[in-house]
Amino acid sequence: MLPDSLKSWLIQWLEDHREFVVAVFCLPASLLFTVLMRFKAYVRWLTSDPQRHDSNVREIQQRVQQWNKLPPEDRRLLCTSRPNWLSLSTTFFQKHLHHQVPIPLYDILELNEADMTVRVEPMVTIGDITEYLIPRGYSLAVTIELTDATLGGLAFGTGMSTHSHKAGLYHETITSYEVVLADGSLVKATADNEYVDLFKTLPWCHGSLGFLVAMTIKIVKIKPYIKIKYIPVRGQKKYCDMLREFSGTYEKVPKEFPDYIEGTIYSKDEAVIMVGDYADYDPNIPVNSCSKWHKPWFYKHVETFLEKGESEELIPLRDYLLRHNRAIFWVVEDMLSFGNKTIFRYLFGWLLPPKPAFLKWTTTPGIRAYTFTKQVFQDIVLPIKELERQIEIASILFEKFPLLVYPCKIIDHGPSSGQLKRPDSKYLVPGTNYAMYNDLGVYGVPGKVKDKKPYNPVAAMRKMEDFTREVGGYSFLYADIFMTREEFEVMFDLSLYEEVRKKYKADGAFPHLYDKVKPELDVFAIGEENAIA
Ligand SMILES: Cc1cc2nc3c(=O)[nH]c(=O)nc-3n(C[C@H](O)[C@H](O)[C@H](O)COP(=O)(O)OP(=O)(O)OC[C@H]3O[C@@H](n4cnc5c(N)ncnc54)[C@H](O)[C@@H]3O)c2cc1C
Ligand SMILES: NC(=O)C1=CN([C@@H]2O[C@H](COP(=O)(O)OP(=O)(O)OC[C@H]3O[C@@H](n4cnc5c(N)ncnc54)[C@H](OP(=O)(O)O)[C@@H]3O)[C@@H](O)[C@H]2O)C=CC1
Ligand SMILES: CC(C)=CCC[C@@H](C)[C@H]1CC[C@H]2C3=C(CC[C@]12C)[C@@]1(C)CC[C@H](O)C[C@@H]1CC3
Repeated sequence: MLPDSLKSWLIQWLEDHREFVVAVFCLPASLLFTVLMRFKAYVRWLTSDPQRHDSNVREIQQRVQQWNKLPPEDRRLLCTSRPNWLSLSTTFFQKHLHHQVPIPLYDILELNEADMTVRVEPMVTIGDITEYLIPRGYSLAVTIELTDATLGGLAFGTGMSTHSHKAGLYHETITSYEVVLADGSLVKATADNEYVDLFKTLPWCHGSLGFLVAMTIKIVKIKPYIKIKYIPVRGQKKYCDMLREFSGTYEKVPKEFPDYIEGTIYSKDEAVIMVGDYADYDPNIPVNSCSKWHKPWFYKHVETFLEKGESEELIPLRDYLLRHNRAIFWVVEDMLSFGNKTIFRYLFGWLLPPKPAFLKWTTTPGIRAYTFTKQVFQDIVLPIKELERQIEIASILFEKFPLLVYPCKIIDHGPSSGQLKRPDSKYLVPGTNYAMYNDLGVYGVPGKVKDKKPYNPVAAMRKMEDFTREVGGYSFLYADIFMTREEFEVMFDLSLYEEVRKKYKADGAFPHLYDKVKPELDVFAIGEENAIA
């Protein structure tokens, strides 16, 4: 055992030399972990047994039934036993204070080509499903860019991609959820069966209503390439208008509108808009396998079109879908300053990305406080008609570019239809039941922190959240939130959710949504300590 003084010196040293930890530990450990996971997946495939799903689910049911038999004082609230460091959230939910149930469900259960759906277990990852579907000529309608995200985590959190202006949020593509409830019963919730209330409230529930054991998701037919057009635009109004036009903000999305849309904003006045369509090989257009280890990070490649001018490329579909994986959008830039250097890419690029899991695993309290107070990781869903205001406010508060913009359709499912509030009628696309929103992604170290100027993270984030509530938007809940419970209940509609928690006895069995997603840190205490502005 190390003496305390040596231990704290070591922790301080590791915190001060984070780049060393990332390069020397996180990268090789990520590779080793990937190899191990592949090996495990291979063994699972070799020993695959159609009965396994049912027996694993029965085991989960039994564990919940046994929990019900415990004396009330021993019944700690339920959560999955997936270690928090494996989860793609910036918060550290305190699992050790809960009763953890293993969910060893990693299989793709059935591809139904007639219904254009795939039935999967919740721990299947984006990496697994793209590897399985693409060679068969399909893809999920909404494929998130990070290979490590799980299909279950995305269903109970949320997901969005550059196809979301057509498909909506990820949960809009789920047709059924199979869930083990607080009493240990197994139910299947669909949009038109007796469990429709559950069906509406499971998205964005973060595991606060039951354990997900399988789900059915819509798939789409694909072609081998995405023909992508990079359009550099100067002038804020111009690029905002263009994003609105292409996404169908003013009229119902016609079929000929692009299948994929993305905007990367490099400064208040400069953006590159990317529009993409499924395509076959065309010898006249250059092919860019942008996800190969030695290729420049995608957002850096995109930035070059500000100088080069409008251009077209063919990107193989899987490379396109996972284009932001290697640099985790632009998150890795702040961690490995040399990560995009040509020599590093050619020699060690295959080690990227560092798995968010290992970044979390090596997070000491000092690093967590640092991440919380001197960095920003936020995705916020806001009406695209307010795009200029979004950019204005985010750039004043965070001085952090690039900003990510993904247009996304938010469907009005009527009153009390789940945690997402109905879009305001002024944002609805005429003649439809949906409004065009967009994800605004802000990632990295705010400009003021870089310039060592006063920066109050809590004040900044709370201003962003005020604006989000004012326009009827929603914060992604994988990220740290800075809201009180009352403010949270203004941003989200919990009316049906609270009824469902009572009806299915989740109250007293699973933590409440707010408790599940609020930061484990005392937001306001940490904020005050760092409040220099
Ligand atoms: C090597 C490296 C690894 C990183 N890993 C992570 C990560 O795993 N998770 C994450 O959220 N962000 C991570 N970051 C992002 C990091 O927090 C900021 O990008 C950046 O270092 C702060 O920028 P600065 O130039 O303003 O501060 P600097 O002047 O670089 O740092 C100011 C002080 O903070 C210390 N410091 C710097 N980064 C950290 C850190 N991450 N934790 C504790 N102390 C730190 C420095 O040693 C220095 O004493 C990492 C950054 C670097 C450089
Ligand atoms: N482009 C995008 O849209 C992206 C979105 N994300 C975000 O990342 C998260 C997904 O990351 P991932 O690591 O896969 O998921 P997580 O492990 O973070 O799970 C997310 C939530 O879902 C719950 N959950 C997951 N599986 C089950 C299950 N089988 N039964 C009950 N509850 C479950 C978890 O509860 P518990 O704590 O009990 O495990 C947790 O609260 C989402 O929040 C998503 O919004 C991330 C990347 C990209
Ligand atoms: C494009 C959309 C809609 C979402 C992208 C979300 C990602 C940028 C985040 C999802 C999970 C986040 C985590 C981190 C950075 C931002 C995400 C990848 C960290 C790697 C930041 C550093 C911390 O130490 C660990 C975090 C894990 C989760």
